Amino acid sequence: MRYISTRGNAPALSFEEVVLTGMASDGGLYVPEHIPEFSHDEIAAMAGLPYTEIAFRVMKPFVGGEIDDDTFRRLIDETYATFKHDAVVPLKQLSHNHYLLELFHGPTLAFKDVALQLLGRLLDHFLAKRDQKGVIMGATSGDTGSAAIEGCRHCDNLDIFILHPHERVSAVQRRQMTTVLADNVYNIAIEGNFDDAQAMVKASFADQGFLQGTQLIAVNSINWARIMAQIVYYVASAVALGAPHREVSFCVPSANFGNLFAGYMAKRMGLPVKQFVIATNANDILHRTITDNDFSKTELKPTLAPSMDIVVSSNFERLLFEAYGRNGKDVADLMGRFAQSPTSLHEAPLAELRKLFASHSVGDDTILEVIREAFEHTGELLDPHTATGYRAAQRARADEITPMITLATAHPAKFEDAVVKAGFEGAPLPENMHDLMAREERYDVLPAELKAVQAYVAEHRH
Ligand SMILES: Cc1ncc(COP(=O)(O)O)c(C=O)c1O
Ligand SMILES: N[C@@H](CCOP(=O)(O)O)C(=O)O
Repeated sequence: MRYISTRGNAPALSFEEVVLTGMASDGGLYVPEHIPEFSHDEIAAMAGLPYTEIAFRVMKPFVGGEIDDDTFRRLIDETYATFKHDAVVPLKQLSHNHYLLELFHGPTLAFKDVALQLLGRLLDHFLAKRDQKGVIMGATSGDTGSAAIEGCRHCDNLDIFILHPHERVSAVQRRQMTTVLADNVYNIAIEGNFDDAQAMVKASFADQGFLQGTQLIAVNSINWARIMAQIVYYVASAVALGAPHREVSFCVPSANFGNLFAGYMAKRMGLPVKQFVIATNANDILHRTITDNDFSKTELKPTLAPSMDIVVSSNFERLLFEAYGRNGKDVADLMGRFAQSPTSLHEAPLAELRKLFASHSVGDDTILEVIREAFEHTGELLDPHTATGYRAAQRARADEITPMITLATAHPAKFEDAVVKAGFEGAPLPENMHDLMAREERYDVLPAELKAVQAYVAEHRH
C-alpha cells in the first residue's frame, strides 16, 4: 500500500514511512492511494469475532505486508490487553434503536487510546528495526496528550513533547499528562488555544531544521495510523448489530474529525452505513459547513466539552479530498482560501457530502441538560462530549428504523466540572488513578511562539 497527499504534490510513502511522519511536504495529509474494500461475505464473517481479530482483518490491507502477520497480531493483542473491558469497546443499548459505543475503557479513559496505544507500539517496532531515534510533537486539547504519553513513554527511541493549551484542559486531563515523570516525556502548556498548539506542530513538520536530522513524528490524527486503528470499532459495532445484512448509522462528537473520518473510511471499505451525524459543541465549523456551506474560521470559544474546542479541523481535509474526487489541486486551492477565511465549498462536493452527513451543534446549557436527561432516561452518566452526540443523534438522525450508534468518546470522570455543574457529585476515577490529584506534576509554560517551542524541543531532546 502506498500513501499519497491530499494536496497532490508530495512524494508517495510506504506504510512504515507514513507512520513515522506527520504532514506531507506540500502541507497535505496522507491517505491510502487505493481504499481497500471488503465483500459482503468478508464483512459477514467478522460477526462474533474477538475485537483483536476484527482489528487484524480491517487493518491488514493498510499495512500491506510491511509487518509480518505474527508480529502484527502480537502488537494488536498487546494493545487491547491494556483495555479494562473484555469487549474492548462495549456497545450498550440506550433506548429503541439508539446505542452507545463505549470507547473509553483504555488506560487514559478516552477514545484516543484505541489508536494511540497501537501507534506507540508501531513506532517502537519501526524505530527499533531501523535503530533510529524519533521526536514526537503533539498538540492536545486534553485527551490525545495523555493517550500518546501512555502509548509512547516506554519507547527507548522516542522523546515526546506534548503541547496543551494552558488552563484550558480539565484538571484530570492535565494531571494525566503532567504526572508522568519519565525522562523522555515533556509537557508544554502553551499560552494560547488548541489551534495555536496544532498550528505550531504542523509548522514544525514544514521546517524540521531545528531537529538537525532527527525524525519528527506526529501522534495527532494527522498520522494515518490513528485513522486506521479507529476504523476497526465502526466495523466491530456495526457487525454486532447485524451488518452487512442491515444498515447502521453513527453519531460522532467531532472536532479534529479523525474519529468520523475513520467511520467514513469504514463505509468506503464496504460497511453499510446509512448516515453519519456530526455532533459539535459551540465551536461549530463542521456544522456550519454541512448546513450553511460556511467553511470559515471563527474565534475559538472555551466550552464545557474542552477536548472539542477546535476550529481548524485537520481531518476535514481528508474528507474534502474524497468529496473533490481526489483532486489534490482543488483541495490545495480550497485550503489556501480557508487559510484566508471566509470561504465555502463548491456546490457539487457539498451536495455529495449532504447525502451522507447531517450535523447538529450543542451549546453548554444543552450539554448540562443532556447529562441530566440521559441519566434519568438511561441510567448512564455521559461525559460532556458524548452528551453532544446524544443530543445530535436525537435531533439529526434520518430515521428511527436504522440503529443509531452514538460514540461515547470519554469517561465522565475526566470532566468533573461539567458533571458537577449538571448536578452530580462527580464520577469516581478508576482505582489505579485514585491518587492522581495528589501526584507530583511537571510541565513548563511557554508563549504560543513557534521559535520558543522549537528551541525548547531542540534543547531537551536526548
Ligand atoms: C472526548 C473527545 N470527544 C470528541 C473529540 C473529537 O474527536 P475528533 O477530533 O476525532 O473529531 C475529542 C478530540 O478531538 C475528544 O477528546
Ligand atoms: N481532542 C483532541 C485534539 C487533538 O485531536 P487528534 O485526534 O488530532 O489528536 C485531544 O483531546 O487532544
